[in-house]
Amino acid sequence: MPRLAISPEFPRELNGLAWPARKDVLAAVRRFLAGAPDAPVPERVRHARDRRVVTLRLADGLRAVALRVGDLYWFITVLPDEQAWTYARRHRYTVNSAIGVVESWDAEALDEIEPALRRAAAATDRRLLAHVCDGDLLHLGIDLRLLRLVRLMSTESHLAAAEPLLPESQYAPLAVLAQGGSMAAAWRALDARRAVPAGDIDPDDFVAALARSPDQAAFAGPATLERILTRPAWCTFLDPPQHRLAHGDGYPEPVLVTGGAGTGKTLVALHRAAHLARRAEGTVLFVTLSQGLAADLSARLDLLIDDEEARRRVEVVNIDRLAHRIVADAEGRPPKLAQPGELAELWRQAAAAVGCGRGPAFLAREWEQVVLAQNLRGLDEYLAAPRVGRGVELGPDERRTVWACIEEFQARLAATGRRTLLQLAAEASLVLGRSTGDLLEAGGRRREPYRYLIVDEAQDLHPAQWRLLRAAVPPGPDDVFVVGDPHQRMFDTHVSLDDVGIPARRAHLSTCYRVPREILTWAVRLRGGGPADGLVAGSTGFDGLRAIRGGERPVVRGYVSLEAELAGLVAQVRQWLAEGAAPEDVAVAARSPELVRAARAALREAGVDVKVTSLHGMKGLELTRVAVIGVADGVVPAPEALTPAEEDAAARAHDMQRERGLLYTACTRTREVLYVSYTGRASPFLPP
Ligand SMILES: Nc1ncnc2c1ncn2[C@@H]1O[C@H](COP(=O)(O)OP(=O)(O)OP(=O)(O)O)[C@@H](O)[C@H]1O
Repeated sequence: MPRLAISPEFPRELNGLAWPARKDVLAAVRRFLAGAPDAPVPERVRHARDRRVVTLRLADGLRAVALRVGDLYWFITVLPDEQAWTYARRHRYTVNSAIGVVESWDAEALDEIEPALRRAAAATDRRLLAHVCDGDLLHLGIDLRLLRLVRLMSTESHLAAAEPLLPESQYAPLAVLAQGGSMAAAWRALDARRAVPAGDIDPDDFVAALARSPDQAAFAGPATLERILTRPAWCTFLDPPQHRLAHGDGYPEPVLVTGGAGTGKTLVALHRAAHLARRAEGTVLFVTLSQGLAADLSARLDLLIDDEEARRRVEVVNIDRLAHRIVADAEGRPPKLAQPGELAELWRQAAAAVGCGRGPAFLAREWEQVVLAQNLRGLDEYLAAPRVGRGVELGPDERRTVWACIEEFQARLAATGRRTLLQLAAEASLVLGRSTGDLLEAGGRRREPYRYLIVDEAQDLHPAQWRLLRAAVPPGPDDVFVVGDPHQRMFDTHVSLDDVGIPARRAHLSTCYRVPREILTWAVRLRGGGPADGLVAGSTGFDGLRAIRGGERPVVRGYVSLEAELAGLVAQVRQWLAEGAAPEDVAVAARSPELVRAARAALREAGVDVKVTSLHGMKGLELTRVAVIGVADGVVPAPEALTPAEEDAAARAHDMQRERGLLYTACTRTREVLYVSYTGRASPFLPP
């Protein structure tokens, strides 16, 4: 019986087929794997670039292209007959001699660019990689045939033009050298393309190379074939850096994965959870920001983990619910939560009672970002504490007054019998501190202690919440795995993990799989405003963020009135739906609740039913078409969300960054199209 490996392209093409054809293809692949008498038969390809390539008729007018190596067949794609034969003729497959991964080449396309390169080379003596000898390039695994072309290249643009035709393991080190990088840097770029340790490399052992390339080949048996072919590709294939992070074993310290929008951070966190759950060594606590995000993660874990017992080992919860539950369990009844409006009034009363001249917003921030953030327990601790991120100096006398005000506020709040979510987090970590990881389930039964912690959307967690999470999982290898993007911060936390007792080893993802290049570049300019702080000590830049796909540029429209802007929105959404977009693939977002309501009403009146939400509500979504309306001066940034500069200039600067992050997050939810509109003057955040 043949052995079978599947490339990610195969299920992608398969899922694009209409149902009867898809069913026939699935049945044919099953027959092939089972060695059935009526199984499809491999057919040789005349004039193939790679003599191991075969095609197999899988359904009426549809063929697989596969590579045969001994008894192993690597199913690469499935295409209509003619296209399959062409594809089979023009591709060849090699093993990278330096890191042993599989490389796919459109050999014919590469041949086609050679004459143009020769002509360009004849016109100049300049050579792109003149400073690197052949030996070094071959040592880096550069393919001999590609080397010939590289020697014809005179500018970086030649290499850039060839990029879509090159395996990433070839292009990445060449790009580093072309930009003047060192051999060591080129090696690092190459090494990042390894998903698993290489061991000894035999370039003729293609099966071993496939095993080293889990991003390109999934080995299928009778039990796994169905899942590989019918589940979404993200359930099976990760790119090498993602794979390494998700499947690493024995991390001696916590791991923090940062990365721009759409770089697969959540995906890596999901696979990490699955990996840890399959170890059967204890429960995985998977924490995210909101109930909606938790529900989405849970549904995706259901798809990812087949084994029910392993699935049960992952508990997904949003941070507030976790804190609430721990306190409720400890106290025997659910705690009551304070409402934002009543808090502002309590601050006013407390300030009046102690004669403090500061406003409610200032005091609330001081309490949350200095006192609760550092878990300060008394005046002496407060007097000695750094006030990171606070722009207004407070002398010792004023600190005493502010502290008195905070105590007064806490007393008044306690008298109402209510608490804030951050207070619950702080109390929950005290509860856990008394019994590390030993949580009670509703009903008082002992809950299994958590063994591992995974955190998504980590940029928005407060130090009090981090302390709770740290207390929930005993320190040990692989204990904490955190993913987040400081540029997408929506709330007021800018804490580094070091500061909350989670010193983490950092990894970074930089390939964006969601957002087309044109929109990503625009959104990065919009986010602008310099690097973002939080999660890591210092700040984070965009660090090589690049999109794998090109697409349409964002559409930005200005209108003279809100009525015209809403009419423009309705026309745009109607057009998308008429073009065939599914309503669930479209979302409309705005910064202010009034605009959200107005857009909802306008669309409803026009009989259009698509999601309309706040910018915050866009977190975690992924759509093909996104409209962000009301991106006008005076609306974004939202004036009421900005600390007055005269009150605290540093806090205002942070507010501005957060508002940019919010808009950036909403604009990067799209896989295809982005429409942005405003009335009057554009928001200062919009790139010119
Ligand atoms: N290696 C990959 N190959 C193909 N698609 C991928 C890969 N990695 C991620 N994706 C896809 O890219 C999209 C974004 O992934 P994901 O949501 O995990 O990114 P993220 O970094 O968490 O995004 P954000 O921070 O913007 O919320 C998803 O559709 C995911 O399936």
